[in-house]
Amino acid sequence: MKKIGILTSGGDCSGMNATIRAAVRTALRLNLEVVGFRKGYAGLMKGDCIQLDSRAVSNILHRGGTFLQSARSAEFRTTEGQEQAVAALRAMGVDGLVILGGDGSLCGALALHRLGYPVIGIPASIDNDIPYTDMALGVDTALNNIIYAVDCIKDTASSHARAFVIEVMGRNSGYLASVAAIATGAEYALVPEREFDLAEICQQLRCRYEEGRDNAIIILAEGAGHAQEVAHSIKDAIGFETRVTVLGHYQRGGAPTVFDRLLASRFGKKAVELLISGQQGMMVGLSCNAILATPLEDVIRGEKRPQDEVLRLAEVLGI
Ligand SMILES: Nc1ncnc2c1ncn2[C@@H]1O[C@H](COP(=O)(O)OP(=O)(O)OP(=O)(O)O)[C@@H](O)[C@H]1O
Ligand SMILES: O=P(O)(O)OC[C@H]1O[C@](O)(CO)[C@@H](O)[C@@H]1O
Ligand SMILES: [Mg+2]
Repeated sequence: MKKIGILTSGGDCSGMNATIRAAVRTALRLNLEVVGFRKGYAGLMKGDCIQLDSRAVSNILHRGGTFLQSARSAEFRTTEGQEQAVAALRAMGVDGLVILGGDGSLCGALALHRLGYPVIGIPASIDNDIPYTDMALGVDTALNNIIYAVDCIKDTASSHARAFVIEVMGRNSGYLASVAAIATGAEYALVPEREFDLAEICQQLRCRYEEGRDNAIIILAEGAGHAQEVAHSIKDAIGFETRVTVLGHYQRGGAPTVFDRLLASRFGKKAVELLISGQQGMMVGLSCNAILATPLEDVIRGEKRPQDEVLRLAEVLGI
């Protein structure tokens, strides 16, 4: 293997730049040439790439987002799109590819592997919905962003005796909402993995109001409903004045935490080592603090462990 490529796909997350840097540095040490494809699979299909030398990846480790940019590409979901991508890679003499992204992007990586092209996937998505890794890249930074915002909101909520419904991202996963609720001492985490009864929640909030408590924080996972609708259905029953905050894309950006910087560095190094050792069609993952490799076939077939332990912890803590 002489020349490898790297790309970032799906929703961006903090730590992608640090991963690119680690992968490039590892590859350069092994005397490999590296190119970076712009805008995920969209750029890959067009062969839109830049040379990545040591200079190209300097001063990016601490930056959120991805300097290669990311995209979602409907065209790449088709066999024609995937074959076009492999043809572009072969024409450019790129011998293998490191792909950073979420569950969807890893399906794309598996598609390339099935076409006989060498790939290694890196789980990178704030949703933390990818099996065979305890944490995906970017999750820790997103959680830190969320808890900073929730702490701020709690200050103003307390000053006005208000209830806040705070909507967080996560697509179909309630991981961000559950962990954020535990870490901020919120009253409720409403998540898709657990049924909830709004009438019962209203009753409990009413009691809380009558006890003279000065705030209530409800963290809603986007996969469990819309904050405006939840607020609308509780506002007249709970005593507290009700407000809504949708944290949105704020959650995805910002300087990566030390956890994500280290994870990025470990993932980037391991991905390149796997690629050159001929272990293709694998995803790197974090398991009990070790970096392991799992076949993409298993990752895509697998289901993310239901977050039982986190949900039980929330329950025991009265969330
Ligand atoms: N089943 C699939 N087969 C081939 N390619 C896919 C498949 N699913 C997704 N992709 C490709 O990966 C891209 C990104 O996927 P998706 O939008 O699901 O985001 P993701 O990688 O899961 O990241 P995140 O969920 O963090 O935003 C898609 O736009 C598409 O190009
Ligand atoms: O950036 P977009 O395309 O609006 O996508 C938002 C989605 O991406 C994620 O941030 C990451 O998958 C989800 O949590 C969210 O539903
Ligand atoms: Mg996804």
